[in-house]
Amino acid sequence: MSSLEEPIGLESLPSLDVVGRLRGFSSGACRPMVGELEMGNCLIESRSCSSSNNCNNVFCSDEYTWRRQSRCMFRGDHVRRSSCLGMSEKVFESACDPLYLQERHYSSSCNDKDIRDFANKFWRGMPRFVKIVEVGPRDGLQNEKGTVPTDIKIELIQRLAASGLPVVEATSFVSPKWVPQLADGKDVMAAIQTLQGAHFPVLTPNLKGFEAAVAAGAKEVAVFASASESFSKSNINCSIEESLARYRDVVNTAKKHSIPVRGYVSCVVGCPEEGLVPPSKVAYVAKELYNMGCFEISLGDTIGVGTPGAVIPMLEAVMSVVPVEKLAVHFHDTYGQSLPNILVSLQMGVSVVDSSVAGLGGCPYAKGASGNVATEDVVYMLHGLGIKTRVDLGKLMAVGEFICKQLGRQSGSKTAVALSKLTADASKI
Ligand SMILES: CC(C)(COP(=O)([O-])OP(=O)([O-])OC[C@H]1O[C@@H](n2cnc3c(N)ncnc32)[C@H](O)[C@@H]1OP(=O)([O-])[O-])[C@@H](O)C(=O)NCCC(=O)NCCSC(=O)C[C@@](C)(O)CC(=O)[O-]
Repeated sequence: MSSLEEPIGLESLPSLDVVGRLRGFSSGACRPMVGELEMGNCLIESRSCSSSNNCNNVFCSDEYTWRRQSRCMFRGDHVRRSSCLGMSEKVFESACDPLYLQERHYSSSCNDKDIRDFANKFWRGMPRFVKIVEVGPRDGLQNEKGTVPTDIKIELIQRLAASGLPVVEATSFVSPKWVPQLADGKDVMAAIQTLQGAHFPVLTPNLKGFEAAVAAGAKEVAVFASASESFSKSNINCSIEESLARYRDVVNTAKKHSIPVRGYVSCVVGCPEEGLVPPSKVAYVAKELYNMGCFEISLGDTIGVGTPGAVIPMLEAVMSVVPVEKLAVHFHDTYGQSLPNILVSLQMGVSVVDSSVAGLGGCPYAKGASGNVATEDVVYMLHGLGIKTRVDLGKLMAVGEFICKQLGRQSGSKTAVALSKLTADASKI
């Protein structure tokens, strides 16, 4: 890759089977009309479908209208407006409920087999539950210019867990000279020892970090390797092979303490120094981490340059050596590609997604990397797909507001911005 301004897409990567399959899936298929899908609590007012097979280019978007009615629980507001989206009136009762597909099966009154096949192909492989791994307190705060006070970090973690997130990565036990923002890991861990309802893993780059983490009360840790040699050097000051040797020591010691170890692979699509990273290199590092005993492998697009065109072959390469149920995806949103990347990952069977409240984040050693995909946006999309997460979006948004206020910055979540505006407008009514 000569320039990161060029989107990394299919052309830059070897053609793999799955690419062809997914291309075939979208090109020949007949696009479903929204009005033809069962839409949970959306009432389809009128619909018109040509039941012919040639609706590829005819989305008929202006041929249907639909109306939605639901309850607004968000911040206790009870807002009633009537509407037809795209028309004159709107009904929003629950600002936090995305429009969602309640049932996965395709129910069409227009009896079009192509349309049914399309919908079934879309859902095939999609999980019903996605585990969200919240990385804001670690990946988010490690990149802040100033150091966030310890009590704010603790409150952030408590509130994230209270929003229903099953995993909240709490901090890291790395060199404070390298990442001073998280030098208070020990105090953070001491304060969350009694918190229930979520796992609180921490990042450890070596045995020294692992021992410090365990002494501080960590019950789960994560190691982090890179698929790019240059990034490995700049992030953890060693080669990929040296890092894998260190992590073998960590994993072997962790086994003796019955501590589960998660493995990260960073730069799974592109590296700030090397450019394009081949899927085979990602697969190699993922396999090594998995074989040494990591219970889950998180694939990180550290600088957020990946498009679905690059993510699909990368995932296919990794899935050929690590079972898909052991994989997680971790996207930074530099080019706004995280949600489509997550969507294709789900379609390929991945059911663990990393994200960061309010889109906080970035890596201090990856120039140009922006924050992680915002957890609010991920939850909104997943709930819209009818995929369960256990997360209360209203509570999560309040956490995002809390941390953004502390940091004096705007939320990086489009969902949070849109929904806060909606409730602010509603309160004026
Ligand atoms: C790996 C090291 C420690 C090597 O750092 P080094 O300087 O090469 O290591 P060293 O072994 O020569 O030690 C230097 C000093 O650090 C100390 N030290 C050594 N280890 C530790 C430790 N664990 N905790 C505390 N202190 C430690 C050690 O004791 C010594 O202290 P001194 O004698 O100078 O006083 C350093 O490079 C480091 O801490 N790097 C971490 C950088 C980091 O946290 N980067 C961000 C992670 S985000 C990421 O990787 C991507 C991810 C996971 O988010 C996924 C994605 O987004 O794609």
